[in-house]
Amino acid sequence: MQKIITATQTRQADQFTIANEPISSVGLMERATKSFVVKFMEEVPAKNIMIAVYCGTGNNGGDGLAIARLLSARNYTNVKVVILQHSFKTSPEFDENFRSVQKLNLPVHIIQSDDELPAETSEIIIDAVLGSGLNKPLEGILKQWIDQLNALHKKVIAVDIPTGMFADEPNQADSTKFKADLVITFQRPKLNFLLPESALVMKSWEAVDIGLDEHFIQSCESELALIEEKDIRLIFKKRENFSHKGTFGHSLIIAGKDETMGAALLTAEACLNTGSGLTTAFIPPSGLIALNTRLPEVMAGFGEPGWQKYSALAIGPGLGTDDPAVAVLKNALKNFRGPCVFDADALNMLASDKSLFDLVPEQSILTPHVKEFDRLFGSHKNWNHRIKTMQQEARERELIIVLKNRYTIIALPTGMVYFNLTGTPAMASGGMGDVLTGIIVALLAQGYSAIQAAMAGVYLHGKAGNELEELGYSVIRASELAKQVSKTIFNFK
Ligand SMILES: NC(=O)C1=CN([C@@H]2O[C@H](COP(=O)(O)OP(=O)(O)OC[C@H]3O[C@@H](n4cnc5c(N)ncnc54)[C@H](O)[C@@H]3O)[C@@H](O)[C@H]2O)[C@@H](O)CC1
Ligand SMILES: [K+]
Repeated sequence: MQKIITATQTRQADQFTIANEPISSVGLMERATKSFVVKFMEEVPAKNIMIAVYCGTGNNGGDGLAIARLLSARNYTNVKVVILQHSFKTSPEFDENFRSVQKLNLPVHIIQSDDELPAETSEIIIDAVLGSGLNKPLEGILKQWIDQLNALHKKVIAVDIPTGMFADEPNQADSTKFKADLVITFQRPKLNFLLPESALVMKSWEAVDIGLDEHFIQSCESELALIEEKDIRLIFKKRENFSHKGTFGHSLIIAGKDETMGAALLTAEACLNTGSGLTTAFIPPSGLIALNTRLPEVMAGFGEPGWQKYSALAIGPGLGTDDPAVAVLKNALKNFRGPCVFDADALNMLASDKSLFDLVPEQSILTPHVKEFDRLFGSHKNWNHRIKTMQQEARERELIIVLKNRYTIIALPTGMVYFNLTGTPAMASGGMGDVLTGIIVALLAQGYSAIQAAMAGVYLHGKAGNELEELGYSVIRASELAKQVSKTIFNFK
């Protein structure tokens, strides 16, 4: 688990590292920019390409100057520096790197507030204008320059954070930000990189280690964290010799209608492949042939389930929200005593009847996508706001809320909020949520706690997608993912 820290805490981590390592501030900048350059060289291997490094006059600008010098030392032959002198205040680290650059043969253009921006012929722009020191949206000449640079549609690689973007405070949608193809960021991704609004500013990010004190970072007060592979490895138990189907629980899936039987099949298939000992699916009678043909391992159920024989319940995929579906949900809430996952239409029914929502047992897992989330908890003006709500609701209701997205967010009853980084845009296709529900219920049935099942389930789901993408899938079908998950678990152990 890696804590996500704010811009202010990052500054404190810089200061702590400088004082305690010890290392000078400019030494830390040198280390950060060396890490940047290693990643940059992987991204842009052609040494004769024209590169313009746009620098501000604070420490982000200081980074830019050091990067220009380091690239030149690594035989990039067409590097120039453009200093946007929107203010006359310079930081000592900027000044020191400016002196070093002046000793080299690098072209340096200084643009002052009343100057026109010169024509730009470089193919690559490095954005080192402003970083985490941003304290207000861009305005005046700086905004005008960045708007002009955006209009050139060059390949832009940003240092630490795109100029004009706040790291953790909500960003105004219409404020100017320097659009980046890639952000090479220091030590940790910033909270806002993990939220969908960032797509308006940046296409991708990579975090590089700059050797900030990890003990200090992990001791920062933060309720936000990234899930790491090692956290998930700790969760998984090996299948023991002499274990049998009874050891791995019995999953109950209540899903599907005549026209959405596929949702039930996908949930059940993922459940099987995640290792549920037995799986029973309560489905509409019209789905029986499909179930028996496609998934002979799954038992079908109709009418009233004998609740006590099941170890875990998943309810909702393709279930509909009509009166019979509401009756089924009420029945489950009244009678089932084991761990539950509520998904899709189950969530929609909970959203339309809050008295039902109040019956959801503590430690249940809810797996909404953003629309279902807003139906449950009201509309939100931005994702930062949504995270606050999920944190509060998870705490008050003692639920595990899994908000599905490119980086799925998991809020726990403890108030901690985890971001999962596995997964790929190739997974953005119908039925993926049903598969996640199947994976999670199978983990619950096998005796993993709700928190473990949610975290490991989300991680595995994304990891299965990454594995398929590596095999050459440009789009991943949910049924392929449901098949892959058994291999993902194998690869994981
Ligand atoms: N030793 C260190 O402190 C290190 C700093 N690092 C770099 O330092 C950056 C932060 O540097 P700074 O704190 O100097 O800040 P920036 O370089 O991001 O910004 C410089 C100054 O611009 C001004 N400013 C803020 N918003 C503005 C706006 N909208 N319009 C005009 N001016 C504005 C502020 O006075 C701010 O301090 C990080 O993003 C990172 O790139 C890294 O080199 C790691 C080491
Ligand atoms: K920047």
